Amino acid sequence: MMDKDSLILPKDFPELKNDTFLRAARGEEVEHIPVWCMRQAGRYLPEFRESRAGKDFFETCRSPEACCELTLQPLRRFPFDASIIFSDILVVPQAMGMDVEMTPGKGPTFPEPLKDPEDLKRLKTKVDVSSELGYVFKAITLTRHRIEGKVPLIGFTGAPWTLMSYMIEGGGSPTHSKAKRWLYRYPEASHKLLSQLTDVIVDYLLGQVKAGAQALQVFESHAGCLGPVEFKEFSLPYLRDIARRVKDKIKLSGLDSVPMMVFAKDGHYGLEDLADSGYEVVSLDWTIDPCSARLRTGGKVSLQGNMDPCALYATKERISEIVKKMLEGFGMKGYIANLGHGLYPDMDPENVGAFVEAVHTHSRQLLKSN
Ligand SMILES: Cc1c2[nH]c(c1CCC(=O)O)Cc1[nH]c(c(CCC(=O)O)c1C)Cc1[nH]c(c(CCC(=O)O)c1C)Cc1[nH]c(c(C)c1CCC(=O)O)C2
Repeated sequence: MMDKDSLILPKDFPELKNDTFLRAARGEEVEHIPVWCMRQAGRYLPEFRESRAGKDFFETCRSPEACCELTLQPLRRFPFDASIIFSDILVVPQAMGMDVEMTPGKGPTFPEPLKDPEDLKRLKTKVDVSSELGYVFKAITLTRHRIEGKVPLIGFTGAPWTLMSYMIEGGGSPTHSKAKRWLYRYPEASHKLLSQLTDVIVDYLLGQVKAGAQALQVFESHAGCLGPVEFKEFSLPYLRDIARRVKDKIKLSGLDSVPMMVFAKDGHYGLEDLADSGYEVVSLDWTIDPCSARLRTGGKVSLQGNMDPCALYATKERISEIVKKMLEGFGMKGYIANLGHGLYPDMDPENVGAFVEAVHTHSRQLLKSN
């Protein structure tokens, strides 16, 4: 019998029963197209709102029990083929010494954002991820046990540029002009900050794999405000470095390799480069056509995405049609169905169910007729 203590050790995990997502990530044969949703643990679920009610967001993130419960909630409702650990990308700036609050109705807020390169002194130079972010590792380990091998568990991080922009903007921003000011005005300090973030991220992702994460996604959510030139200088090299160093360290530690996925939202100008950056899967937002994404990535990677989340406001019949077209566009090899960004709080859980079912049903039919 499992006692409470054995649930926190990253070993003797239950055997994986559904590896469809992992096979698709590696470009292998599948019986149906796997599907999950970004923000599948989120406010569109009444049980999520109830669990989160009255609790501080980052307090919740620091509770392995709460993270585990929130991660499992969507799996009780829908036959998703993967789960993603409940946490947030902003735990990394916190680990580096910055305060971050989640203001209801406003989103993440940094009371003291970085203003100029002098402020880099405020950041910890060495971050011990097991003491600063050990709570995420515990949440992953606990969830791997409690998920009972139903589906794989994805770990994640924000990418260096996206985290840098939050640390300078102090929150969301329509233009990211304060953070971009650094790129143009202080390129050296920008690279210094991006390298510092990269070092923490590499250790953080390795720690997640050691704790039991079976795949990793790197969120470059703010790729869209960069152009191709800035992307090549301030985002891509760090994304590449992360993939290479994490893979090297996984190998050196004797761990099994895990597929790595990169999501550069609105970064379609960089698609060819992303397909060549050391990740197994490139995740796409909805502004790119599935066929052209395939052509431009030339079979080098698996693709993931990319239904407009707002299509979930359509009727179930319409959702089914949209899904069918999307599956035909991407094809049945090396493809993971997802939305092009996270679910919104006002979305109807029933339509999320319709999306998942449409992916499974249409893909089984398409695979049969192939
Ligand atoms: C940019 C970013 C953040 N966080 C994240 C990103 C990258 C993905 C993306 O581009 O959306 C990543 C993230 N955040 C969360 C997850 C959990 C796993 C999942 O996807 O189900 C993941 C993968 C939980 C969360 N993170 C957050 C919520 C909602 C707030 C809550 O539960 O109280 C959830 C479920 C809060 C958050 N955290 C952040 C924002 C912009 C917000 C939204 C603020 C708001 O809408 O009020 C920063």
